Amino acid sequence: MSGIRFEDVSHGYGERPVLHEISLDITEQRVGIVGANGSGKSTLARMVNGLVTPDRGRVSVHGRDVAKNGREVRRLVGFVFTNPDNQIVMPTVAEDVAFSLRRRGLAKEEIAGRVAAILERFGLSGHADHAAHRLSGGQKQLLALASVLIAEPAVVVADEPTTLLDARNARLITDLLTGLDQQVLVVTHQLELLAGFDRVIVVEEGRIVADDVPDAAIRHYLGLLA
Ligand SMILES: Nc1ncnc2c1ncn2[C@@H]1O[C@H](COP(=O)(O)OP(=O)(O)OP(=O)(O)O)[C@@H](O)[C@H]1O
Repeated sequence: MSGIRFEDVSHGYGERPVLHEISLDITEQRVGIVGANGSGKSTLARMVNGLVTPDRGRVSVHGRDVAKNGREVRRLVGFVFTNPDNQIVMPTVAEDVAFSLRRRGLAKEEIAGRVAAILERFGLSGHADHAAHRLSGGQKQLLALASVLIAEPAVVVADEPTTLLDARNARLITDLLTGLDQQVLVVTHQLELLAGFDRVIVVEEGRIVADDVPDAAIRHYLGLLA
């Protein structure tokens, strides 16, 4: 079974309910989630790889229950955080990209080949031995995405991946995300990012209030903000 499924999912933090009985079947390749600040988008996205476990209901990826098969699901789902500093774990760019492969016990030569290829694809070859934390914000965001993609996840979830970026780097990340072979789920406030997407889900106060092709869903969302 492919795709991401939410079955009657509710969640709150402390006494405060944040998501209410969400049911979704996400099988399209490129799906956006939009909504006002605090509407519950990040909470929803974080459930896909088990960063948040729902109080009620069930989330599954490719038929695997996220709460029960966490390790397996984290292999299937790569998560790109808003702030790449939260994601950089190794001192140099090449080491950071190689990290997930080392943990999987791949041979050194195999890792080196894959790292070189992905750094080339992301325009980071010249930075391979540079300190990861010294990269610019845009380069860090590229590094974060490269470090996720090198593990070849089936699904990429990105939570506001362009928020910290200038227009040029935002375009670069947008083009990269739009061109991926993987299923992509993106939470964003940058609505132009969603132009080539297949489906956009609008969240309002913890409920799905629109779920449609981008034009129609975004029109609905803008209507809510007006
Ligand atoms: N770890 C947490 N502990 C307590 N409350 C939280 C936590 N994470 C989120 N919240 C609250 O839950 C609500 C939904 O937050 P969430 O981050 O899912 O919204 P969002 O739609 O992604 O918002 P934004 O667009 O501002 O990023 C907010 O009111 C937020 O303050």
